[in-house]
Amino acid sequence: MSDLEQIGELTQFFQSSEQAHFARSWTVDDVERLRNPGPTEEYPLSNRQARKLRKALDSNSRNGSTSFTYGAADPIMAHEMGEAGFDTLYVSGANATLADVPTFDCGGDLADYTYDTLPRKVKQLVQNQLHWARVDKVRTHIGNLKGSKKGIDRLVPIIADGDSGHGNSTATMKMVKLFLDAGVAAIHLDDLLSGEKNFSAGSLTHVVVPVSEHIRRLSAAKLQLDICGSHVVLVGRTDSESASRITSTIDARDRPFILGRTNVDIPSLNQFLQGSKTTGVSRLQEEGEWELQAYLKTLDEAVKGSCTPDEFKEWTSKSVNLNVSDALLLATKMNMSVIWDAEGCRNERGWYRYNGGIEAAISRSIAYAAHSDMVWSCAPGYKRDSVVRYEKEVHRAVPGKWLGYNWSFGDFSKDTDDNIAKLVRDVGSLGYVWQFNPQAGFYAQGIAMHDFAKAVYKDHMVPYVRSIQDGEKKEVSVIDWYEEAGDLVDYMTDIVSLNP
Ligand SMILES: C[C@](O)(C(=O)O)[C@H](CC(=O)O)C(=O)O
Ligand SMILES: [Mg+2]
Repeated sequence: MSDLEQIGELTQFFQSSEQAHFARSWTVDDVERLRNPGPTEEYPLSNRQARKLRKALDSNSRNGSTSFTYGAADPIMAHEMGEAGFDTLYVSGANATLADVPTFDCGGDLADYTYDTLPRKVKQLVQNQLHWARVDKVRTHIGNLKGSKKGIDRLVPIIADGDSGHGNSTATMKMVKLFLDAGVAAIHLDDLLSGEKNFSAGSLTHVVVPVSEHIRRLSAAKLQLDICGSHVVLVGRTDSESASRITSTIDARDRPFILGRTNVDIPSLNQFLQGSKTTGVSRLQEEGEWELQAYLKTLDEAVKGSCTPDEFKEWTSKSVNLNVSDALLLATKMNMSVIWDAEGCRNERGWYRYNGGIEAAISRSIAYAAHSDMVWSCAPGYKRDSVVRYEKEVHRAVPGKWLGYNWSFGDFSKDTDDNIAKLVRDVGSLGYVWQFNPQAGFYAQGIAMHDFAKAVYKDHMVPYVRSIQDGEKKEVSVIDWYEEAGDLVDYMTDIVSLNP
């Protein structure tokens, strides 16, 4: 295809209903220039999966339905989920890093692994899906496919964890290419500071980057998708609901959530912490003690408290698009004497104090909407009020935007089964098209292995024999894998052995 033909096609692609909402800072000519000479680097399998996913999410959006899934940590889990009827699979960074990283060093979910970790996992699962799709074809041909296995779509679309893009724009672009090569259908990128994901002291240590920085990440991913002519679904995730730190105050959109101290008669936080030997939760307590005396406020609250209502009105209208330092300077120029200091709230790593919560998540998700197909605020726990609010506000600003929801951190142990069963349907009916529980399968696998390991240790072959009998009754795939995969292998070796 000639360059001009490619550009013609790209223009159509950019203007299609699926793509037109993206705010691109590049043109079709830019993309054409960045493409390989000769054939475009395309990933047909990933595109096919992405289109399938788009169809499912679009149908959910129209019908008020939802796709629920959980993290598929290995090929057997993914296979069983496909047989059970799931229409999406999640591939979780947390699952992968706890059990399977290319550098062999497993650990907690710190997103400190190499950027090929999740693409490799996706590739493993997709290759397994393809394998079983071929087995089914051959078994259908030779009449061996069981009734219960007929009509199963082995290629369930995969939504994968891209964390914070693993570094700069080009690292994100390289990671996206690996995902495409693996056959992914969707990728999520979060607005945490790369390399600083931290669970050691709870959610209070979450550090976000400015809105503009995350938009840059999403744009890097989108540019790579355009270069590859990709339909992959880009999910703009925010962790601002549980963040308490931000790397920079540069973006005016972050102004409502940046806190400064209004008491400057105490040492700055950095001075206060100097020489401190506390870590983790104790460090947070120490910071909390300082905050009790610092009288933290947003700049707008501080200005409001130091001028007349008319002055505040004037300042508010003149400072609409100003970040905290420009807006503070404006207040000084307007002869207001505002005492507000964000610098003094920086901790020893230099991060500013951020007032995370559902308001921040809503505002960020709206900002990310023009740069993603779906937005998702990573919920630190289920709160129905927040779920309702988020949907209402995001959809008021961006009607019909696909919304995601995670069921990761809640405790529902005291709820009745009926109530628990209603949760996902309820959130679906509120307008969330995709929901997932990253850890459910991983935990279930661990619990099953816990029981099995103890039983086999004690009774040797008995639990094995009984569990196989039970599995056979239920036609659990893995028990027949030798035989089923054997049909594929036999078919191949038989045809090469025939006399031509
Ligand atoms: C969803 C998530 O990105 C994951 O990797 O599964 C994690 C979940 C977790 O660490 O429990 C996250 O929420 O960051
Ligand atoms: Mg993750």
